Amino acid sequence: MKITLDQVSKRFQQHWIFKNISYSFVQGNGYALLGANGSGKSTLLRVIAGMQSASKGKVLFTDDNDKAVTTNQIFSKIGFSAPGQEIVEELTMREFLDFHFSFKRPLNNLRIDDIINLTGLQSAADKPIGDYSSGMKQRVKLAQAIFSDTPILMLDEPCTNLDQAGVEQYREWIETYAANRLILVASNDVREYFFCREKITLENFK
Ligand SMILES: Nc1ncnc2c1ncn2[C@@H]1O[C@H](COP(=O)(O)OP(=O)(O)OP(=O)(O)O)[C@@H](O)[C@H]1O
Repeated sequence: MKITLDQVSKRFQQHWIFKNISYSFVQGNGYALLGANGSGKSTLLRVIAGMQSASKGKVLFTDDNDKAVTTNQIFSKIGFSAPGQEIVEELTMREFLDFHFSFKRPLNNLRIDDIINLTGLQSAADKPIGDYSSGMKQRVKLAQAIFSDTPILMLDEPCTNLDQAGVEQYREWIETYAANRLILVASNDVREYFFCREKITLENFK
């Protein structure tokens, strides 16, 4: 998989957030989207994922044979996690993961129980997510993204609300499960993008 940005720009009302980003993201590489608060990292991630439209320019997904991936197929190619992402709080983690993995195949044929064990939240697995702490919710958000069998992984501030053990777990998950994927991380924290060889600074596109 490859993602190509051609002059991608975004504005809200009259205010341009970023302008004319042209870039190619290729599978097997990690890319950090860096910049100050409000510089547009999360917005860029959402525009690339197709959750918001670009005001100008194009985002193109192509497969390994250089064929364009259609808009309908893109959802199944992306694992996505963001602090503001909605998760259904009335569901237990087990129900939420069952639901999520009815749309996306689990990585390495992991079973729901395996994924629950990986989060370390076994004792809370049958409690409603609404009762979880913010760090526990963040582990669930990361798990549904990282353990989806998708060539692309988009992580917005992946260590938000995580304690030291959670940050260490994130590092292990990336080292074990992220090889060969195309990873975009929107971040201001090197613990989140330690593995990214490429860095894109949003301030360069104002
Ligand atoms: N839906 C929206 N309507 C209007 N303005 C918006 C909207 N979403 C974001 N913005 C504005 O766009 C700018 C970029 O926001 P964004 O959340 O992408 O920044 P960020 O770099 O991810 O910030 P942070 O580091 O604080 O997470 C901000 O000025 C924000 O107020």
